[in-house]
Order: sequence, then C-alpha cells, then structure tokens
Amino acid sequence: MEKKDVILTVNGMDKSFGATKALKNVGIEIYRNEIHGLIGENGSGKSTLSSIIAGMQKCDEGTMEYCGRPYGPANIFEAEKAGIAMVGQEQNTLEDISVAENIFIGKEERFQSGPIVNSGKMNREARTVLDGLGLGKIKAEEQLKHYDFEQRKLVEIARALYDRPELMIVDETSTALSKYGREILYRTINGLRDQNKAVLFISHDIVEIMAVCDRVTILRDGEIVCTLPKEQYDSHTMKQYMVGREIEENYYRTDYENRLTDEVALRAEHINTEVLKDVSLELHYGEILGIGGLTDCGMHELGQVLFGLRRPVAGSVCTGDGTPLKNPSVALKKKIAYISKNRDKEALMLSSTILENICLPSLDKLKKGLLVTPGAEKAFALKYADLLSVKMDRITQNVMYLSGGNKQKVAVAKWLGTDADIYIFDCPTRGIDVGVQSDIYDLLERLRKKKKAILMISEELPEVIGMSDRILILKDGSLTAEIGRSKNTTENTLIHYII
Ligand SMILES: Nc1ncnc2c1ncn2[C@@H]1O[C@H](COP(=O)(O)OP(=O)(O)OP(=O)(O)O)[C@@H](O)[C@H]1O
Repeated sequence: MEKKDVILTVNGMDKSFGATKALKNVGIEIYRNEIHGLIGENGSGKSTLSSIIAGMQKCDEGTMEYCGRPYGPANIFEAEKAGIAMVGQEQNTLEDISVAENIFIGKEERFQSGPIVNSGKMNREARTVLDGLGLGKIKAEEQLKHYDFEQRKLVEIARALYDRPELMIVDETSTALSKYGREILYRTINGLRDQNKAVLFISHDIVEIMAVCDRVTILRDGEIVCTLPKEQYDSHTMKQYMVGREIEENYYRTDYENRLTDEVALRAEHINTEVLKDVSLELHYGEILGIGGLTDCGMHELGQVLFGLRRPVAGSVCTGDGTPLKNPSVALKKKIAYISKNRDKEALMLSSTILENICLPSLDKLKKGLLVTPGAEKAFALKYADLLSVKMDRITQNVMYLSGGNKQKVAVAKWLGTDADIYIFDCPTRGIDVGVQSDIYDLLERLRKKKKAILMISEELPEVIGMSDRILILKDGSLTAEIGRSKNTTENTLIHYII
C-alpha cells in the first residue's frame, strides 16, 4: 500500500470533565492531501478532540505529533502559529468590531506602526482575503453586527484561512451555512487538500461526510470505533457504528392525513420588515406548518416577528382570538414557545445550569403558593432532560459546558416543559445527531396529535417535506409557494420555488 504522509498523530489521548470521560485512549492519524471526517453522536467527544488539537484546551493524558515533531500547543495562538486553524461550531466572532478586526484578531501587530493600528491597511488586507473567498458583498470596515449568522461564519472561515494553515479543523459549520455558503466552504477545503494540506471535518450529516471526506473516523462515547476509507462508506453501517445499535432509516411522519383542525392559532397579515415583503400566513392547531427556503430568505426573521421579538415595519401578528403579539411577554402569556436558531445568544442562558434553563419559563407553573421548592424544580428539570436524553454529569451543570447538540436538546426541553399551545421552532434539529433527531421528530408528531400548533422553520428540505402538513416557501422575503402534504413532493418540487 502507498505510504501516506502523516501530518498529525494523536496517541492515547484521555480527557475528563469531572465524572465525564470525554475522550478515552483516542488515537488518530490525519494525512496530508486528505479531508478527514469525524462523526459521532452528540457528546461523543468530537469538539473536545478538535479543540485540544487547536490549542483551546489540554488533554489529561496522551501525546500528539505534528509534521514529525512532538506537538502540544499552550493556546490557540500557538496552534495557529504552527499552522493549525479551526472554525468552531458556535459564533466565535465579536459583533462590536469590524469584519477586518475580526479576521485579524490577535494579529493586529502586523498592521501597527508604533501604538497605532493602521486600519486602512488592515481593511485592504481583509478585502483581499474576502475577495479570495468570493465574499464580495461583505465589507471589511463594517461592524460585524450588521451581518447575519451565515456571513459571520464566512468571516470566521476567512480568519482561519488567512495564515494558510497546514491543517484546518471545521467543526460542525455547514449547518450554519446555506447552499451558497457551503459551496464556499467546500471550495476552500478542497483547495487546501489539493495544496497537500489537510482538513479535519466534523459534521452530523452523513451524506455530506460521504460526499466531502476521503476517510472518516467514528467516535462513540469518547472512543474511536473505526476509521473507514471512502471505498467502505455505507451510511447505514456508519450510523450503526455511531449509535451502537440498529436505527430506523425512516424517521419522518408516514401519514398523509389532513391537518387535525381548521382553528387558527396564529395569524400574520401583510408583514413587512427590511427583509420580509408582504408576508401573510395562518397557522392552525393540529398542524405542522413548514417554512422552507435559503437561509437568508427571511425565514429566521419571520420566526422572530411571530414571537414578538422583532417589530415589523408594517403588518400585524395576532393569536387566533385576536390578541396582538407585540412583544415576547404577550407571546408567553398566550402560551407560545420560540426556539431560536441562535442557540447560544437567544435560546439559552449559557452561564446558568441545565436546571435553571429548563425551569425558567415554567416557574409560574412550578409555584406552590408563592414558592418553588428545590425538589419540585429538580424533578421537573430531570423529567424534561430525560425526555430528550440530554447527556450530562448532573442537572446542576452549567449549560456552557455541554456539547453543541446537548445544548440544543436543553433549548428544546426548556420549552416543552412550558406546555405551550403554539411552538415556533427555528431549525429544531441543528447540530443534533441521528438518534436524537428522530426523537425530536417523534416529539413534533406527538405535539401535533395533541392538537398543538407548530411552525417549523428549516433549511433542511427532507425534514420540511417529511414532517409538514403544509409548506410555505420564502424567497427573497416573499412567499412564493404553498404546498400541501403529499407523497409526490420532492426536494426538486421545493427547489423550483426556492432559487
Ligand atoms: N468544559 C467542559 N466541562 C464539562 N463537560 C464538558 C466540557 N466540554 C465538554 N464536556 C462534556 O464532554 C463530552 C464530550 O463533549 P463534546 O463537545 O466533545 O462532544 P461532541 O461530540 O462535539 O458533541 P456535539 O455533536 O453535540 O457537538 C460531553 O458529555 C460534554 O458535556
């Protein structure tokens, strides 16, 4: 067999957080000239492994060798200096500084003369990097807060690429990107491979992993199960290796019945914002209304408007009984739940515990007289954490230390506990592994059968088709199609209206 040029070797790596053994005797070899996939269930250790390689934290045991030499970066800057860069799962940018300052964070001295940073020079250099990636629409001097989730991720990719890394780690980034953004990402990592560099690519999407990666390593409960070359890819087997048991292939709804009631739960009329153009819709009890489109079509903004988080320039939103939804407090009183796509900033209180996050919106319900007893709170939080199989040390653990997918489960659990009547889910399965994905679909189905109203915003077309009673497609802020539930709906049916 042809001898491979190994760029990074990890040997016998262990890492624990309290009682959680995140990595157990992990060994992995990454070659030059390859895109190496890393898959595993939520909490299996993917981010822990990649963040140790990227210098964000240290392992307890084990060694690494990089370009033939012992390697153990003290911090992220040392790793970057050695040629290892990472694009993380969450937002790792600062919104109150410019795009250029974000790209060159920690590298400002390159643009310094004396104590002054030459921002003109920095902006020009950032422009070159952005243009190199085809990001002509992003302005180097603009504050990052003026850009959306996807554009911020693309700025992170630009930052990671700037120093021409030898090894680039991409941790569950594609879910934040539209087709356009993903094409930029794939072009970038293919380019690195073709320059004899390497990429460690983490994703929950097995189809994507199979299409993008030359080899894939599967992690389960902190241990390596196996590494497969492309010739041995088989999605069913890979899923089984990930979860350690047989799993159903079809986890979407199988019925094609009509929606359960015609009673209106929410009504939006002629909504206009900077993005949305004259959007009107009705959501009924006993239905899942799917909203599909490209990430920047206005669908995430629509979710915020419906929950009262964002005021439209014109138009109105009210509940079926005519109550205007002007802000989130009214929405909460009317038993509306909203799970934002922006998990860390809007859906969770990161520095609070799992228990506090799950209980907060339900405190009124938990009160006995004027007080909430700790025992009642704990039982309540445990019940909902358990329902969604949150992988945790203890219920009083800080949410900030959970894996990305487990944070998502807490975000969902928090709203389930409220026993809301209307649910607005924005990308409910973002970053969630196949096992829990099917649990969430099950849950949506159970809510529907209980005649709750569910609005599901999603960038994943199979999910929109598989779960919705009706689908509304948004394109450039306008509704372009309404499609009823049918066996004949395919991704192509929707794409026709999306692009
Ligand atoms: N700083 C931390 N403190 C406590 N526990 C942690 C910390 N970081 C990770 N963990 C735990 O280690 C385990 C592995 O987490 P990790 O983030 O590596 O998983 P992952 O495979 O990347 O998951 P996901 O797919 O959900 O992103 C999880 O149980 C997680 O809760």
